[in-house]
Amino acid sequence: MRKEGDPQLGPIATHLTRVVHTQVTDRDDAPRTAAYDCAVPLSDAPAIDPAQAATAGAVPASPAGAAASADHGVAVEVRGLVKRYDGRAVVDGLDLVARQGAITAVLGPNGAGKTTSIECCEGLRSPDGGTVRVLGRDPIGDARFLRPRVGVMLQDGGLPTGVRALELLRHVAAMYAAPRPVDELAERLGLHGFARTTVRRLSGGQRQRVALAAAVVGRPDVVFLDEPSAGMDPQSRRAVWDLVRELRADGVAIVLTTHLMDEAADLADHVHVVDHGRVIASGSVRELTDGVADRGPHGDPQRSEDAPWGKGGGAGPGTLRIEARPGLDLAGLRNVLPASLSDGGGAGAAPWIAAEAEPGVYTVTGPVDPSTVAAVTAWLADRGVLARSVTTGSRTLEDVFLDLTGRNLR
Ligand SMILES: Nc1ncnc2c1ncn2[C@@H]1O[C@H](COP(=O)(O)OP(=O)(O)OP(=O)(O)O)[C@@H](O)[C@H]1O
Repeated sequence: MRKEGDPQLGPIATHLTRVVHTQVTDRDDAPRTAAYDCAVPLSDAPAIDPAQAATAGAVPASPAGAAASADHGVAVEVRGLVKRYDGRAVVDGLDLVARQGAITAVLGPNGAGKTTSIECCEGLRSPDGGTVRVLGRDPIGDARFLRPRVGVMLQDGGLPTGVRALELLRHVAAMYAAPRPVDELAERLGLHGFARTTVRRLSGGQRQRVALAAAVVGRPDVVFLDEPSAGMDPQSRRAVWDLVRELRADGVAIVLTTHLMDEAADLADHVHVVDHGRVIASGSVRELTDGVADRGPHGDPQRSEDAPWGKGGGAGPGTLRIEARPGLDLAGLRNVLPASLSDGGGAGAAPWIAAEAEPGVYTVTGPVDPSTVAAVTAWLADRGVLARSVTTGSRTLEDVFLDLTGRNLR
């Protein structure tokens, strides 16, 4: 057995062959990281060699290759995806679309089914129902076509641990016909400071940066990033965001999961909110915060009213936040809120959502204007309640996320 760092890259090549191989191997029954630490003889696993990749027309000579275009064509299309474990559907009819030249964020509470869905798109898991298409192809059946065109950054990094950081990146780059310049990429992501450190000795954030570099070094047309900036310091996060934006400008389709609402709000062109294995809301950040996003076929009917303030010419959407004693009965509040908008408001109930977000903190979401504030303070006064504060503001993506998915821990 050659030693780590051997110029012939024996163990490294062995590991990396496995990395590539793993991207097209369904290993539902294996722990997610274990496969990467298995030494697999080179001859046992198909690697992408430059000649093979070039023959397949796989690796574009310029950014945003043949399959990518800036015309926002559909790059990833998931319809009715179902994935079961022990008879339980952890993904339960999920629909998702991601376009070229756009950043698509998949948000959801822990265990919502985001990673499982993304791994079905990566060809790592086989669906039990529905269809998944990446660049129009089946991730498992057309793995050979997709492998050079799709970059994957797994949630746990998924890197071989005995390899030096920069050697690993160089070796991954060598698998592609026209990789990005390794030193330039390493510089951008600050890898040089730990270039000769083995992956197992890297900090979590450093590993994430190496994993991201490995996912994009081959100039993919589609990139899946599972929590790309988890554990990163603010400087690294900025560098990652800049790189992701640059990929988008090059026409790459980027699908990322994140728990960081500011990351999604800053980066995403389109957001899918997933809960219990289904998409419960989709739209741009603006559409979601304005309350006019699609709620999907499985959206909570209580929350699925088409909030008309984003469409009519009335007041803008907003949130009124009240701090007062806990346990106020909000049932009557809606009756005192302005019932109609300047455009008539449509027939039926006004589009207000009032909730006690946490004990003693209430949010009233809708077309907030001065008359709303007056109505709410009058309602409080009628009940002899002295509010500690009444403030107005816009809804954030986090507000929307919590409204949609609730506040209970998963
Ligand atoms: N191999 C497996 N066997 C059994 N259950 C699994 C397996 N993989 C995932 N699950 C379960 O499927 C559900 C969805 O998991 P998944 O990792 O997709 O969630 P997630 O939305 O990515 O969560 P997080 O935000 O915590 O990463 C969870 O309940 C998880 O325990």
